[in-house]
Amino acid sequence: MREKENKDKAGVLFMQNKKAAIAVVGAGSWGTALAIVLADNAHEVRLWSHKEDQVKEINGFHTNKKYLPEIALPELIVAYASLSDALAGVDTVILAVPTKAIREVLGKIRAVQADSITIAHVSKGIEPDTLLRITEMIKEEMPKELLKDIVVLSGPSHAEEVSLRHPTTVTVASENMEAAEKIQDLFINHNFRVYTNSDVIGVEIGGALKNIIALAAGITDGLGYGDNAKAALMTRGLAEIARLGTKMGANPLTFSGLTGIGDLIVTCTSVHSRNWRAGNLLGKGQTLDEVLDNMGMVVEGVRTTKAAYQLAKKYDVNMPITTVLYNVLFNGKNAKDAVDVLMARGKTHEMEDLVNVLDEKYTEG
Ligand SMILES: NC(=O)C1=CN([C@@H]2O[C@H](COP(=O)(O)OP(=O)(O)OC[C@H]3O[C@@H](n4cnc5c(N)ncnc54)[C@H](OP(=O)(O)O)[C@@H]3O)[C@@H](O)[C@H]2O)C=CC1
Ligand SMILES: O=C(CO)COP(=O)(O)O
Repeated sequence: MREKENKDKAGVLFMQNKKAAIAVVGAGSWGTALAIVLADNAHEVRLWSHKEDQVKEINGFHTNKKYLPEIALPELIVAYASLSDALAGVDTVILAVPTKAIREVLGKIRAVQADSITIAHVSKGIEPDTLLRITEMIKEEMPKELLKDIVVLSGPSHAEEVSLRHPTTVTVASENMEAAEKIQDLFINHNFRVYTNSDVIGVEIGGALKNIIALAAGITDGLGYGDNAKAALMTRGLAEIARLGTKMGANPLTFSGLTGIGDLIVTCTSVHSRNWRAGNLLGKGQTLDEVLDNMGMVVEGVRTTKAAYQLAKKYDVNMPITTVLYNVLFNGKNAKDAVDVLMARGKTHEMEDLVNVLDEKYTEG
């Protein structure tokens, strides 16, 4: 039993955390919602934004209207326009920008950072072409002497609900369990329950690839196909995520956890999901450019579909949903025809492909 655990009045276990200064880099929906959790835990939260107007709004009015319109931000959140000021003396950085911006932002951190830091990233994507997970991108971009540990925080957690303090559960994973526990301690509270896991690959793959399935679920909803189709997509989607993830080295059990099925459920069924909403508009007939132009927030699943399509080829894994979605997004395939393609595939056994992947994994020496 870890020493810091204590029982509060309600008898719920929670952590008597040491209060810390923490930099949250990226002031979109997720960075801001996580800043609220940290401020609720009485940490000093420095929220960095690359937009001066947003910094003025957060510090002057304690709002971030573009991303969390209805929310009053705690005064413990202070916004910074200067990254070096935000990072001065901090030990932990929460990296909360879209996958596409990770390398650029890490370059900026590298340029001003003097001491070694733990980076906890909260993004859900895979880099197309390099096919790297975010942890791997961080390792490439940050010199060893500036990096203590890398942690990933993931799970079923829409910013809109976290910022309202609705009950939410997430998982933190790291190659170093002490680092994962450190991040668990910073975030955990009565509204935000944090689990640990050592399977970084499984957590990152589940979090990234569920966005592909959410886009597809949005499309079938947009086409008016209803619940049977969505349940099929979620179940068979998880099967293809687990096949690929296991081949990449993940623990297959991770896909039955919060960062696998948990996040798949929330993203495929919630009106808050940008990926589901984007798919829904595609299903209703908008073009990808129209959808992305109107969204105003990142839709990670689009780039991740490209990356997963490439990964499926690299690892020789059958990923039919990813493949038809790739053809809809990037090859102009009609969404309804894409569903027909999925339904008209040759007959298969439900579990055989995954069983074969597991056999391969566990008989490998
Ligand atoms: N929203 C959610 O509920 C959740 C999101 N996530 C993940 O978190 C990550 C971030 O998503 P989220 O916060 O929702 O995205 P948003 O689109 O809401 O916000 C992205 C933020 O990053 C900023 N940004 C974009 N590019 C750069 C750049 N090059 N340099 C500096 N800042 C930049 C944006 O600035 P600007 O305003 O100028 O565009 C904005 O503040 C994604 O990977 C997402 O999948 C994970 C769990 C939940
Ligand atoms: O990852 C998320 C919820 O867990 C957010 O999903 P969207 O990016 O689709 O909104």
